[in-house]
Amino acid sequence: QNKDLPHVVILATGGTIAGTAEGSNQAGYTAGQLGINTMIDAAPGIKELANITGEQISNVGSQDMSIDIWLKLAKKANELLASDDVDGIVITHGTDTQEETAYFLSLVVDSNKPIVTTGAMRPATALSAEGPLNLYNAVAVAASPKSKGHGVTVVMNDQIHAAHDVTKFNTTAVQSFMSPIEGQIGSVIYGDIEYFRKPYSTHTTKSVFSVKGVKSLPRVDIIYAYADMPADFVTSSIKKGAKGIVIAGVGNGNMNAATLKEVKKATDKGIVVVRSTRVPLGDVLRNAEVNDDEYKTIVSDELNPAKARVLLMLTLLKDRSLNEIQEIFFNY
Ligand SMILES: NC(=O)C[C@H](N)C(=O)O
Repeated sequence: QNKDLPHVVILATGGTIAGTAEGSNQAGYTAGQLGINTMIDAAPGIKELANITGEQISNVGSQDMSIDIWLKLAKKANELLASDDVDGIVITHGTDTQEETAYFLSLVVDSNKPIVTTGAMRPATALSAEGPLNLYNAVAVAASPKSKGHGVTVVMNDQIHAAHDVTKFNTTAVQSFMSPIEGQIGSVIYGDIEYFRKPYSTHTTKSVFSVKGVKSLPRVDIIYAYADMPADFVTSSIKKGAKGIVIAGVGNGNMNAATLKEVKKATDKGIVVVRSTRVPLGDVLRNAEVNDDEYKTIVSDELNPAKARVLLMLTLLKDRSLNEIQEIFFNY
């Protein structure tokens, strides 16, 4: 331990960054195999960036990430960052749902200290595995006073992204994470950090959300729209207990007339329905092709369906008017 260095805690959750395969040149592997200490040891020089403490929160492929683990992470992050002894946090994570976890934490962690998620597209045993450098860069970002006030960031492949903006765009490529609308907020090259801007959306210390004492979140389902979709998804979702529904709509958050009719019945009963889109880029606009005032629907603005679900689950923890909910979707 070096007294002059910042203290960074790494919370490990699994993912390909902790994944292993039998050989170094094969596509198949198992995520979430290595423990945090093995990952730290695989990144030469990392201990010169910060005093590092590692803690294993889970060891899962992020396809198995759960609300329980999110709540555990949020509690842990809030506790650690409230202490003067901790300067920043890194969360190692699978890439499949990394953007959801990062966005969730950006809404419920109340601190201006850096919270950084990272992962890898190639398992630890692969030829040219990029996990160790991603972890090195993530620790550098979490240890830097420059990162204060940037909320939760995603550090992958030399880039720093805001949790709200970033999406996984490629199933296998190392350059998979992009913020296509707002752009990356900075870069980190072998630990050398440059910020281009602050995140635009509301996060961390400005967020109204808290999961203090919360044990579960209301069920929100995502319904994927397509040509000639059956109209009964909305009804069956509500029957199974959904309190909110996100439509991954076609185009500008659209769905066929039959589905829209079911949506109207749902919103009349007080179920909150958010129109998002399956299209990767662009905002969903209020009252464009769907009359949101009449259907009592909310538009997701630029949030993709998975992140719109995260925001809606948190929004539904309290009674809020439709106008308030819409304002939240415009600002978060
Ligand atoms: N590259 C990865 O991390 C993918 C893996 N399925 C995960 O999300 O855990």
